[in-house]
Amino acid sequence: MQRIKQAKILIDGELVTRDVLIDGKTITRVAEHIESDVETIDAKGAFLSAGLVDVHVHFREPGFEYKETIATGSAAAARGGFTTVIAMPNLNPVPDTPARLAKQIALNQSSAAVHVAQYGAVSSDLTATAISDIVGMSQAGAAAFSNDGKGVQTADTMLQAMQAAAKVNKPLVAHLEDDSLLHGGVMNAGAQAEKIGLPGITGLAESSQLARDLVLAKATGVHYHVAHISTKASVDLVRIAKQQGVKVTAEVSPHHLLLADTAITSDNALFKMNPPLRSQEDRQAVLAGLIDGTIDMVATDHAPHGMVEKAQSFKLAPFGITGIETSFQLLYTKLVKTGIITLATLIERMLIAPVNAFNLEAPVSVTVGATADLVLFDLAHKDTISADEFVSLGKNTPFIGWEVYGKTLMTWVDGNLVYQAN
Ligand SMILES: NC(=O)N[C@@H](CC(=O)O)C(=O)O
Ligand SMILES: [Zn+2]
Ligand SMILES: [Zn+2]
Repeated sequence: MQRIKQAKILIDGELVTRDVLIDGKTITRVAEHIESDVETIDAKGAFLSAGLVDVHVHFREPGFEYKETIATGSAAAARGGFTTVIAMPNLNPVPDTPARLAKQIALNQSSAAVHVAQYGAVSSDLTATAISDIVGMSQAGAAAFSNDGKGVQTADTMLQAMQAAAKVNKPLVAHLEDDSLLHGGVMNAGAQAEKIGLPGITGLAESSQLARDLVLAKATGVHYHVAHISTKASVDLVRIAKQQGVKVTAEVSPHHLLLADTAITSDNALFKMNPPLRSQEDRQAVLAGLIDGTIDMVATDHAPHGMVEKAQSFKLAPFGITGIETSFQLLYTKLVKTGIITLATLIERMLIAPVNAFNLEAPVSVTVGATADLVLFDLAHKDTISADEFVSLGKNTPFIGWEVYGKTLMTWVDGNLVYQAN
């Protein structure tokens, strides 16, 4: 048994002070005062939430353990306040058969500090035109399906994948990128790319494939989920599709909410990711979409890489930045403290919406009977983001030096303390 004393928890959108009793892996009491002589943690008014949920992370094991492992990635998740994540399949080997998927799930389970659910690949090696055994992988425990890292290039592959995913009632998650429109681009096409002299990626590579997919999604009835949405045109398409009854959800990354291509002022690959940072107009549109609910949730797209790789020029470095240790602090500081959204809305977008959309077992509130997957945030504590403090092996973030509030003090998974700040 454990007691957390004097925590602030969200009830009906308001922060109220409560004591919380945990027995084993379950919350057994929530009340204004709980008398008890069990082991007690004094929260001193810090914010206690059910653990955050991230439906889009890259943990790199097996295949790229120098970038991240399941142990380091999941420890980073705990430090970021996340207790459930869904890991992408761009690994080596790619989990693209029921046997490989089952092996990956077992590896996640034996290595991770938090709950790690797993994506199965839509097609073999993320690039084949023939679809994988989606029904078999679903039976083997896949949470959802994606070829993240690569766009699905042909309508036929996407249509078959959607039909199979619809049959097993699991989300089909799309990384939108039409290869024929890329032309070797490395940052958003536009004035900033021209100024720096780097080849551009048009937003049409994303939105044109999205338009195709929304037509196919409507025809199949699949739950179609848009990964890392980045353009105004894409937000408009999702908004229209939702109005027409397409079963579509979308996620946006913290960096597409907070940064535009104008933040790239030199050839610094810490700002290189896919999709690229877009225009200020696009950034405003994804933020508006998150606020009005067109975009359902935030997902970090935590994409750790080695510093040697990311120290290369923009043209040579791999796409991707980390995010799981900084996302809550950044969004709390830049969106909640500034009054753009409420804390309750941020928790809706970083916990409740992902749990509901992906049909996860994770708890969504601090209530009696819920699993004790919990995080305690100090909303008043001011920090400066420093990569030295990351427990992730990935130090590749453009947010170094940003002043943020909302430090994670402690994280529990199934009632066990898995992270504690020093
Ligand atoms: N987002 C990225 O820029 N990179 C991701 C792949 C992906 O999410 O498309 C990675 O695996 O590094
Ligand atoms: Zn992607
Ligand atoms: Zn990704």
